[in-house]
Amino acid sequence: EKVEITKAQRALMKVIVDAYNRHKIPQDVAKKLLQDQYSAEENFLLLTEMATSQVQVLVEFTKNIPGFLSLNHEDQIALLKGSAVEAMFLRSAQVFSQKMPNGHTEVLEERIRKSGISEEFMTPMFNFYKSIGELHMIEEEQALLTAITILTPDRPFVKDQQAVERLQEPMLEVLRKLCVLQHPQEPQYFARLLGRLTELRTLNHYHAEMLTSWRMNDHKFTPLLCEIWDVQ
Ligand SMILES: CC(C)c1onc(-c2c(Cl)cccc2Cl)c1COc1ccc2cc(-c3cccc(C(=O)O)c3)sc2c1
Repeated sequence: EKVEITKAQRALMKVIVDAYNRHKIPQDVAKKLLQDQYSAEENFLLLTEMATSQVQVLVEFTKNIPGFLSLNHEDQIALLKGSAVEAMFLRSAQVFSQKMPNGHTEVLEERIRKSGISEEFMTPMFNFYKSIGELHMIEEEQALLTAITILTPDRPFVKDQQAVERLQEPMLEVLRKLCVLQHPQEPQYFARLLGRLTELRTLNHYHAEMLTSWRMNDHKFTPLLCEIWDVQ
């Protein structure tokens, strides 16, 4: 059937993409990845700084999602806490797949591989990065997928799931149409994108174990990360 994005849907997409492009890790923070200390401790500290900055960026992006600030306040917090790790996997995955111009990709992989994360988590993590890279998402798809991840109704402790569904559904519909228009030769593309969201949920479990093993080795996180990940 003739798929067409309505004016309202184009306006919604523009709000999300503009917010996504406006809120990014400051270049001076991202550039720190390129400095030349590569000890496990230094890598952990740098990744902690990146994650902390990324959470701040994520909160600002989320506040720009139409309707988010009208949700119940506890539910706003539950959605941010429940989606932070997944949104950060999406963001760091885009760094890998965009082959960041200033060599961030190589150094980011190097630092993640040498930051005290045990081998068993490396495989699923880098498989995810590869599977995102293979999608060659345009920025509209990346921005919508991040908003859809944040607006996942069945996060722990969300009380009014219907209110979150009412915000997520229009995003899913715009993304579905965008995929049909952007990838006419691949009718399954939208389904593949949603499959990544399922893969993201499995990474939540691995990440919880990564946090535990870091904490057992007395690694410290920033107050913001402690709050969003309920640690310490
Ligand atoms: C606390 C810390 C040790 C940690 O614990 N788990 C994870 C994690 C790891 Cl390993 C992998 C996936 C998810 C998480 Cl959450 C992390 C590090 O998380 C991050 C989070 C976001 C970003 C964005 C980056 C980035 C680089 C260049 C450019 C840009 C850019 O947006 O331009 C972004 S790096 C980076 C590192």
